[in-house]
Amino acid sequence: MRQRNLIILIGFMGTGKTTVGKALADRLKLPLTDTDQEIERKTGKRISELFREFGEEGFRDLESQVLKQVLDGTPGVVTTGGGVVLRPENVRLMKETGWVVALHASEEEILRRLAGTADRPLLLGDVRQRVSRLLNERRGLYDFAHVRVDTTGMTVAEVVDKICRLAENEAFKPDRSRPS
Ligand SMILES: Nc1ncnc2c1ncn2[C@@H]1O[C@H](COP(=O)(O)OP(=O)(O)OP(=O)(O)O)[C@@H](O)[C@H]1O
Ligand SMILES: O=C(O)C1=C[C@@H](O)[C@@H](O)[C@H](O)C1
Ligand SMILES: [Mg+2]
Repeated sequence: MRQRNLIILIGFMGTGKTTVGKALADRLKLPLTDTDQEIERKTGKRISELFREFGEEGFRDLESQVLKQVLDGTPGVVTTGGGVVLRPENVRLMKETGWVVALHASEEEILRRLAGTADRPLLLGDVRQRVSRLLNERRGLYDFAHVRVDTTGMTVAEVVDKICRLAENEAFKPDRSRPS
């Protein structure tokens, strides 16, 4: 059953899921879990090490396992890795369990935000080329979300305000996860 006070943030790398999620959880006084951080905590390894050791598919297996454990219906804010939408089983689970918010940003803004940040193994090499290719490959994969927020040109606080306003509105809508 879908929980309105379980907020799941999805989006491409650099759209601000981890940063916004933390500020949102602070504002709403809800517990926060970031799936990337949870994977690192559980394995004791950095994301880049996991990619090196087990390959992308091995990392995706861990990500799906952790997502299932985290989405147990407990209220909170859950922030995900940018590639969590690649597996249909994850998409189904997120849609059924929580209120899913997709963060977006323009390609240029993503590149600005990701400049100099470490531990994103899929962006090794020519970052501009990698981002452009991945954005193309993932086009439409974030569209299953209940709401979409374009964060381009917005501060973290403005994004949090916007999500809170959308959440208030959401509380008055019928639960779309239940058959009518
Ligand atoms: N609205 C914003 N305005 C300006 N900078 C931002 C904003 N949101 C995030 N940032 C900055 O962009 C960088 C990437 O943000 P963050 O790590 O939260 O992205 P993410 O969506 O969690 O990425 P990933 O999928 O790789 O985990 C950070 O340095 C963060 O401070
Ligand atoms: O978009 C992606 O595929 C990824 C995003 C990050 O959050 C990490 O989960 C990892 O670097 C892979
Ligand atoms: Mg993150």
